[in-house]
Amino acid sequence: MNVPLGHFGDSTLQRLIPAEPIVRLEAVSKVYPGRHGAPVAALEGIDLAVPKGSVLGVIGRSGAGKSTLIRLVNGLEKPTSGRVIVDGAEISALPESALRHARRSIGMIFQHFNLLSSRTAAENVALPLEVAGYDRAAIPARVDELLALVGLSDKRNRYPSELSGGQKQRVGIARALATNPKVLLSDEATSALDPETTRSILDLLSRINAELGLTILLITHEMAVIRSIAKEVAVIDGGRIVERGDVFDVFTRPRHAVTRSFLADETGRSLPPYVADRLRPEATPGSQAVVRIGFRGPHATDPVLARLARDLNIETNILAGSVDEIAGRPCGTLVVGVPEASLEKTLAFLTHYGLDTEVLGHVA
Ligand SMILES: Nc1ncnc2c1ncn2[C@@H]1O[C@H](COP(=O)(O)OP(=O)(O)OP(=O)(O)O)[C@@H](O)[C@H]1O
Repeated sequence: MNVPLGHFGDSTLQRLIPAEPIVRLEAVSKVYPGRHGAPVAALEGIDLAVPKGSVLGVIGRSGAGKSTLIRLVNGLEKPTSGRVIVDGAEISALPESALRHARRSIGMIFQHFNLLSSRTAAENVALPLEVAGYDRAAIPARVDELLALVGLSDKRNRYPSELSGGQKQRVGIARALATNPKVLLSDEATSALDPETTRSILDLLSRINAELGLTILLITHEMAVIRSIAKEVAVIDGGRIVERGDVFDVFTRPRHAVTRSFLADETGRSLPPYVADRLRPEATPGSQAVVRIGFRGPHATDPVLARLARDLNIETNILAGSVDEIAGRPCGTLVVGVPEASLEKTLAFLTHYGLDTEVLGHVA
């Protein structure tokens, strides 16, 4: 049934219609011929949809297949099987000439910036416009606009060697945006930067996403990057997507071991050595159960342990913990020691309050 658009307010429409994916990978596999032996299956059966206007982070260890994934999206590699579609064009099936045209809707930024050292900041930004055959007379104004957007108007005549890492990446971002792409691909764009510069680049990318509605697909090996910018995350391991979801959900309820290991230092999930070294799988006389409590959502800041003591007279030892905010929502982790005899009651009580619990083991 065709419903006239005027029937709904804009916000109702936005809620009813999920954002259409601007990047789609359908059953994509990539096998590289092995140079000295067996072929390497870099990606296997990847299905991934990146909704228009979203920021999707793909995280994986070295060799997981992240770069291959991004090279498939910009058509630098062809899949062995499956389809890659960007902004309606089947990138994986286009001949080189059509691909060059399609790439104008895909911007890319790199870990090592990939600027031309013989060109100034402004000339680097102008390059894709020259290649795309832009009206030469219109290029300087467009370059000025882009340099202003990334906060580098005063550096337009500097060469890359005269710029800091963060400034070089800003030039890289301005260059990537020159042809008004629909999608920005970021390949470890902050991995070579210090934490403060990383934050400023991620802030800039967030602003570009919000103000220009640009879809961002970024690959990284750092959860800190995902949590500061992405709304959704896909975890890739051994060429497969092993977990995918909303950043808050994946951070607070990771399901896959690889995701947990990425999060270990990020959300207070790792145990301090004085607990980890004493942890045993079985209870022993006089031991305490070690329980991880995950606080999220409406009960994240409730004084639950105080209530446990008051209502059930069960006292717990706090062994480790942290309170945090992920994707603007409060969450926390506490690791507590619970008397073995009170374990069942404690778990039932915490579950009643909507908290996640996990018995990690026992310490004497
Ligand atoms: N051109 C190639 N020829 C053969 N094998 C390749 C090629 N490119 C990548 N590979 C292999 O494919 C697998 C995935 O590599 P890829 O570079 O996509 O991983 P990655 O997650 O980006 O790793 P890193 O973070 O170290 O860059 C690896 O086993 C790698 O050795």
